[in-house]
Amino acid sequence: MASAYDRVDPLSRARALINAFTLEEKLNNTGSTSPGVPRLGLPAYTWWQEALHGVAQSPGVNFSDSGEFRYATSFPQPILMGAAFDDDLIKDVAIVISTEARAFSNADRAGLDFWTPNINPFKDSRWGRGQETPGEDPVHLASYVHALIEGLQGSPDDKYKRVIATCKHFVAYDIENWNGNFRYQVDAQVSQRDLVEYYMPPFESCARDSNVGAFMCSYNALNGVPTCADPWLLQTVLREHWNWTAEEQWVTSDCDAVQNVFLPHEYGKTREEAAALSLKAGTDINCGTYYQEHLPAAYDQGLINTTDLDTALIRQYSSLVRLGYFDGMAVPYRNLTWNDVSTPHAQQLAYKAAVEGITLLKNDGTLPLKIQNSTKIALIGDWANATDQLLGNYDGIPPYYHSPLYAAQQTGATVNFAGYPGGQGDPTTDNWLHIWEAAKKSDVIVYAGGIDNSVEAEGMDRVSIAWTGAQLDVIGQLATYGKPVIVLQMGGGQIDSSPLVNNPNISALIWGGYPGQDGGVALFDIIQGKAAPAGRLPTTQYPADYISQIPMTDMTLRPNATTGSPGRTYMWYTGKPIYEFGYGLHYTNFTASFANSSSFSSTYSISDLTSNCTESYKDRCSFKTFDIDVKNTGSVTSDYVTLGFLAGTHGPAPHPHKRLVAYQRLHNLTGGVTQTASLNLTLNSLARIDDMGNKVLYPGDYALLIDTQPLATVNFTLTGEPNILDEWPQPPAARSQPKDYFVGGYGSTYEDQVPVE
Ligand SMILES: O=[N+]([O-])c1ccc(O[C@@H]2O[C@@H](CO)[C@H](O)[C@H]2O)cc1
Repeated sequence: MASAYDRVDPLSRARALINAFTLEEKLNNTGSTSPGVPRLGLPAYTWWQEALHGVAQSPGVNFSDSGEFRYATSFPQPILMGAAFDDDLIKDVAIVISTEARAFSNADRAGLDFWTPNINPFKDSRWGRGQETPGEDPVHLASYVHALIEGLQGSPDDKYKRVIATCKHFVAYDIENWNGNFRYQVDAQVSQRDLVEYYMPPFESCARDSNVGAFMCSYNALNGVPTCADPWLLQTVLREHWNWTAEEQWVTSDCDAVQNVFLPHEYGKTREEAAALSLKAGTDINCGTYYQEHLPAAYDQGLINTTDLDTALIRQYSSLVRLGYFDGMAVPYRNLTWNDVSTPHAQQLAYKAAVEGITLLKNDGTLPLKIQNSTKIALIGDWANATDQLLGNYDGIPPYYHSPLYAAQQTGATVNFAGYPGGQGDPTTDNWLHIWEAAKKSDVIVYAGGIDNSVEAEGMDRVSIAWTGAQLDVIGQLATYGKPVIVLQMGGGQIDSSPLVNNPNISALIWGGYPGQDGGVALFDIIQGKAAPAGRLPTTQYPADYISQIPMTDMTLRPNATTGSPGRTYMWYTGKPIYEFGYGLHYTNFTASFANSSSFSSTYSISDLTSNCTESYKDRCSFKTFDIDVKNTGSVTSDYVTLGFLAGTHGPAPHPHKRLVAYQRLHNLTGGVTQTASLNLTLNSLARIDDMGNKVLYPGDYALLIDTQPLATVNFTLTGEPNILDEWPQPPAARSQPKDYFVGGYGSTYEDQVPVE
């Protein structure tokens, strides 16, 4: 444990630095590109680095064209790593990312803060950026992000942070462009209950429980107030309620989100006022140049003062002190070099992360497939020779792209390749003949398709969650040849695979997400049984017509007879999913039973549970650790993800079908062997959220279910009076500003919205 003396003193060092700035120098250093203060020897610093699944191309990261630092390890997209349900893996991945980031920084090729992770829950399959997130479940995201931040930043007690992570986009951001609703203009209408229950937990985990270094406010408004200009959100909730008060913790805006406070949100009568409102609300850095351009006039008009500037600047520069930016070789990470990038360990981990996430959805027994030198494989589809597609967005430059074609060729089999350039997965007219030809001369057919960044992307939500007709047509015909057909459903958002599920001539279906630099090898190792699949779907796979039943702008989760909403996520959806959240097949079978059931009680008293709790945040107190014996009853060695769901009638109706409360991935269970998973349930696991957003323990019936089709269940009851574990700070009653100083209303471009002079 570091003593107070050992720790750098970020506050006094940053304060001394900022005290030496002139007013102009302070105003100059408020954007994502800080010019520094040459007069003082303070160099320029770029705050904007990305590292979603590896050090990524972004304004502050500079890959070399040749020689050293021309690539970095590229892990799978978070949506696939989420499917691994393995927090230890996530921490290991994050350690590699922060190590490589430090090596880049030492070579003057990157800064030390990274604008990752994206942890807005992926609640609507159409969302173009859902691929950047670990999935739809808030408890899963909260747990995943805790592990990730530890790996990126190191322990909060460390003298120097490895790098700074940035939890984004705070909050309720999950639309790109749906029916003319642009991400820059959306005003998300969210009840306090839904906010605390669904949209906030990952951010609470970042701020309150993981000590993350930075936050990013989002483009959207929340209940009338743009998030970057919302003091309730950035001060009352983030800094006060979650005690995110270390001097070195700062908030950046999303890029040009402060400009969006003015237009299209129309919050603030002038550009200067919008900038001033944002700074005073607690947005310390503006991504872009809007602060640098408009804060000087805001200062002249008395809308901000030097204390406002100092607060933001001290936060920024304290964070650089905590990173050891000013401490030369005293910082241990300074020794990291190009030799620490893309090491054998990092490459192996990228492969492992892909294997762990890949999810088997259908298998008639064809898999695992015995591939021999004499085997002839037809490899078809626009993902068959995927390179860039493997990475998804926010990518860097990987050391290699191991496509499915590359991997198939490594097996020694004859590969009859009929791929074609990526797109929407539609085979073009020119491809038909060689598709049929490749298939006819092969023993087994592998089709690699689905979706990619041409239809799901930043700025682009999907307009369909069905497979394209052309792909279904190809696969349908391939299935008539009497040969095994294995379909790889690629991409981040789920697509309705029911035509493939229902076709008995389709042997197997595998979801592969965006599997990263070694994705093809991971897929083929699973196909041939060199690795066993144990990923679980991190999102619900809905039927294709789901999107006609609910607009993307509907932020509610519960089904609603008035609006016609069928409900969102596995917790509330009233229809029948094609594949449910948590679904995933194996090459073996498992049983599960509670190992410590003799320690269970059928009844627990709420007053006992709460009075024994000494944590400052009562929801953190442990309820009980449930040990689950998991036995591999088959013969194939396999991982197993132990998912614990809570169901039952406790708290306000309606009740969710069930909700994930804990999970643990067990590794390498050989046939006949039992391992024990430990699921630690806290009081937070038991709590429900009331209409005001309070976390409450309610009397009632509870059932802990192990796995989606439960392999084991335990029931218990809570008795006594409801108890508020965490009282939610209410937003001020009047949150909307008058908007009568604009004409033009919400247009599709900013230019047609004109302030009234
Ligand atoms: O102007 N640009 O080049 C530009 C690029 C990306 C961009 O998106 C935003 O920037 C990312 C910053 O981390 C946020 O996650 C995303 O919402 C916003 C603007």
